[in-house]
Amino acid sequence: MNILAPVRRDRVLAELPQCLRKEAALHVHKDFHPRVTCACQEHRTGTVGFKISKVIVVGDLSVGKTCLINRFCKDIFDKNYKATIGVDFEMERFEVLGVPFSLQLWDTAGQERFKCIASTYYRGAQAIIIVFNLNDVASLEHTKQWLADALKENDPSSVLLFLVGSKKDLSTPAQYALMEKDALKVAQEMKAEYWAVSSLTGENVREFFFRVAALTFEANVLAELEKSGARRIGDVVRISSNDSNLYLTAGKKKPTCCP
Ligand SMILES: Nc1nc2c(ncn2[C@@H]2O[C@H](COP(=O)(O)OP(=O)(O)OP(=O)(O)O)[C@@H](O)[C@H]2O)c(=O)[nH]1
Ligand SMILES: [Mg+2]
Repeated sequence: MNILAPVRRDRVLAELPQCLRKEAALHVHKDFHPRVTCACQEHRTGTVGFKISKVIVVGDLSVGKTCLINRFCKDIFDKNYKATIGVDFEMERFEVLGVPFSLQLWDTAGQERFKCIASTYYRGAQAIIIVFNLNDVASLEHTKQWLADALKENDPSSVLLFLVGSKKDLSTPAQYALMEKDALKVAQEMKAEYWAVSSLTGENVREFFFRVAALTFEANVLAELEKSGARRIGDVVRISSNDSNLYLTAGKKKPTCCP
């Protein structure tokens, strides 16, 4: 018996949402990995539909982590700053290629005095979202430290990384272009996917979280297929920090399970 409420109609993903910038993307394929599409069509996604994937959101104080989550989950924006104390979380349910998929979004505190409590919740993340303020270069510089701290508690070879510039509405196009150059460099060094958003206007917020949901789902299904011995059909899937390309064999071999 499914005791969970049905997935909202606007949380249904039938296609792979695209990256923002090809220069800093986890991958640039237009569609889901063929093995993932196939497994979903044939209802061979194992436990993925019952799992809840943990996503942590980290970054300096006041960069807009809470506002980003609130814009996506509740479609609200508060212009007054209320520091997050420790951690908070929201659940978001999606349906990806017909399979239910849930994300647990952990909103952590950026303030130094709460960092210690917040970091105890870093463990077990499948995706890490590192937020910086597009109008504050110091917050971009600090993202490397946030990532290092989050990776201490997680497996760098399997976690998906996203670098998100916030408050896009506050920069002029010229300012934004300058900041984006630096941010793309940092994202490439981290092997993270780059996004720029505004929680005030909502720009790119939905697109970003859909991309997080889709890529996390895809990685989960591929891991599940590997675990269940799908290797025998002749494909090899490698997921590692040095090689975030989940499509290693996609071009070489046609999936044997689909016509
Ligand atoms: N103009 C603008 N302001 C924003 C945006 N996002 C957040 N803010 C403002 O920035 C301030 C901080 O936002 P929060 O979301 O609370 O920041 P936080 O990163 O959660 O801060 P901590 O919880 O202390 O780590 C608030 O006053 C927000 O209204 C945005 O996209 N545009
Ligand atoms: Mg907060």
